[in-house]
Amino acid sequence: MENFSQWYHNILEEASIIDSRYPIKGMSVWLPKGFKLRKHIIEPLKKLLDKDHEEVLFPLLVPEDELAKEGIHVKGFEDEVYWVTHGGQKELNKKLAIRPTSETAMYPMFSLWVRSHIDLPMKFYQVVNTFRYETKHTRPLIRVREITTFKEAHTVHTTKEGADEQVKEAIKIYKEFFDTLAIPYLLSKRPIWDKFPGADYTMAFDTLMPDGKTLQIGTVHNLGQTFAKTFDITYETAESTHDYVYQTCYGLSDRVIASVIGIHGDEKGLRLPPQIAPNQVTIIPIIFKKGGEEVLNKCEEIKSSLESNNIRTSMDTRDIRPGKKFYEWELNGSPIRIELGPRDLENNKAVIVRRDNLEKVEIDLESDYVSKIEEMFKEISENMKNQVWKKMNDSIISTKSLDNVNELIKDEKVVSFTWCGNEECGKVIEEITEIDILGTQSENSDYCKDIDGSKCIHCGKEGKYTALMAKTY
Ligand SMILES: Nc1ncnc2c1ncn2[C@@H]1O[C@H](COS(=O)(=O)NC(=O)[C@@H](N)CS)[C@@H](O)[C@H]1O
Repeated sequence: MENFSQWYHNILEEASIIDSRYPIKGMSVWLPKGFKLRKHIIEPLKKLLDKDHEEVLFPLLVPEDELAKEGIHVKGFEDEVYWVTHGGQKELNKKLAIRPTSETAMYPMFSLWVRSHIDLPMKFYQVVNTFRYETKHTRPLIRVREITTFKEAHTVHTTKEGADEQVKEAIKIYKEFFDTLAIPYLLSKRPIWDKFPGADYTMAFDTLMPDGKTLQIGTVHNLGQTFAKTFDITYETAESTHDYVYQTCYGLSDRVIASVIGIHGDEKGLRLPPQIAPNQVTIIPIIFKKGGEEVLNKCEEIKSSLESNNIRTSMDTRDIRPGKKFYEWELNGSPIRIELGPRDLENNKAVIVRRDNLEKVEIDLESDYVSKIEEMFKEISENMKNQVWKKMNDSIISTKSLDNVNELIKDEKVVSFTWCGNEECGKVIEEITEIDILGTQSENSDYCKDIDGSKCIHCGKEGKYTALMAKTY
């Protein structure tokens, strides 16, 4: 674990999550185990969105003139867009962009769909692959050129307040989703120079990876009326006048999968929160020559009673020694393993081992062990969440002097400081420290220090915000 990057690459291979040998840089193959994990992570996300969003599916390709319509937006993406220039042998008379994100695919259609205030608010999302020609160091699931699991939501409102309210809604959805994954997060308002191209402002979720670097795992953008004016998305108001709509969009990607693997994993392999574990219970029969039949029957019985309670269960009946089965169970990270041998059978007991803390407990097979296991899932989830939140909170150190920043960053800390919020000042802080400002904390954030009377860490002017800075992916 001392070299996180090496550990991370090893676990993706050892646990058969993805195969990065695909012959295009920044693109990998989802292997069966990884694909199942991805499926069980996407599921709760879609459930949250389906409460009041409609799922859609837009084309992959965007006409060049649509992509270019929003000046700031296209400026932000012009170095990252892949282009389609031919259809077969024929050169296309109009280049087609492969979507880096779908604003310019969706908003010309929104302009056709939005007619009256009665149509609003509209809330759509899609889970698609998007493509970005990343020139920085690519890293599987973290910085890829094909973002295979790009969830993008796009909403349309009649008023600024509607869009502001939706930003709060999206933040709530993301918090609930990250809690399901038991990953810790910091929420910051990105500095103005780091917001989404074309957005009024960007709220960003960052998590802390074991190497002390933060990873942006989700962003919520308030787009104001910029794209509405560019793509002429107007609606007839109740007073029969016409006005431009207000919009938001919010996205997350494969990075949330990288976070579950990276933050919860240990030197034995994956450690998965029960709610998203493809395999929640692994039954390992301890078979000797004598009594093998009864043990297997009992294990089958346990398996079917768990499965009839919607607990995803597997049984390892391979004819290999138990130690190898335990090793594989640890590597695959399923939250609970149940061992059952002839002696356990005689006492009508089984041994349960938790993957999160490797604790062993005996259960009485006469008892209601299904409820006990469901109870354990909650304990495991709470334990994993508390562990990683404590680790992150202990890593956030405040300082009043820029001289301490590099020391703290070397010590894998996130630095909290008072900032005046002025752009030039902020950019000088990033230049001096060569560390990114993640952004400012809202007043009600747990990380917001009482700043009345304190001074900006760099320019000495009146401190307006608590800001965070960290080494980032
Ligand atoms: N190259 C990449 N590899 C993996 N994830 C990425 C990559 N680029 C961006 N992301 C993730 O995708 C999220 C959304 O991307 S974004 O540019 O911030 N926002 C959008 O594209 C908006 N259209 C919201 S959907 C980011 O917060 C980040 O977590």
